[in-house]
Amino acid sequence: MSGLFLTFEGIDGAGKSTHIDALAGAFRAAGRTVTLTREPGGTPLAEKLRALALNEPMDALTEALVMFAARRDHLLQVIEPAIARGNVVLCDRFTDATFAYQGGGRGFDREVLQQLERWVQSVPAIRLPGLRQPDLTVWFDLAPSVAAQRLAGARVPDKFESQPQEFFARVAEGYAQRLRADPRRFLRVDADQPREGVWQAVERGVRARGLL
Ligand SMILES: Nc1ncnc2c1ncn2[C@@H]1O[C@H](COP(=O)(O)OP(=O)(O)OP(=O)(O)O)[C@@H](O)[C@H]1O
Ligand SMILES: Cc1cn([C@H]2C[C@H](O)[C@@H](COP(=O)(O)O)O2)c(=O)[nH]c1=O
Repeated sequence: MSGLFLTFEGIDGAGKSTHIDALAGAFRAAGRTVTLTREPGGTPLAEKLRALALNEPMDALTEALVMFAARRDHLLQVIEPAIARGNVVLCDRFTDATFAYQGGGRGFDREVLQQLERWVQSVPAIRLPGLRQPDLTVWFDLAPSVAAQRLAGARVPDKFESQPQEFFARVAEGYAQRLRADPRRFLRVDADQPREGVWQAVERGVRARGLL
């Protein structure tokens, strides 16, 4: 069976986590081997970079470079080998997050991000000029005010979770721009509904594309 690469996106607190696990269960029940991973992170080096990115103050270019450095290691060490083995890779965040958070939230230059995307996602398994991109990106779309209510008191906020709602409004617009640029890759899910409704939308969307 061919490998699959699915990514999950949304502002902090949009509710991705539960559904990634549930989807992993559905793929396993269908006989697939699943690789569950996340960004920034997923390798020992990328997890060290994650700790820096989520906790240390840095300028927007430095932040973008750290995200893409972690991504390059993760792609080469984990994602590409798993896809080559025929696994289903379920990755909590990927490059859309960089366009949304560093591009939208921080206002960083999207052309620089596009160049970094081209460098980092050019991999030997894919003939140029193609790039490694997800087969499907599930975007959990939720208003920043609702996400903030869900996160209130849930955990100690990191550098991003401490940002004001206006930051997350820009992040959400960053996701919307990525969807407009490549609508076939995205499944937009209305995350402002009970968990069961969100799950049904995720499962239906994945099945409708013939991936499950
Ligand atoms: N549909 C829902 N309705 C109400 N609360 C929810 C729903 N889905 C998740 N939650 C709650 O909202 C909080 C954030 O959810 P979760 O951690 O899954 O979000 P996330 O998108 O993975 O966040 P992050 O990206 O910041 O890790 C949790 O306390 C979770 O229990
Ligand atoms: C990949 C990526 C992530 N971020 C931000 C988004 C979140 O605030 C954190 C990751 O935390 P999570 O609880 O695991 O979702 O990092 C970012 O700013 N840029 C990126 O490329």
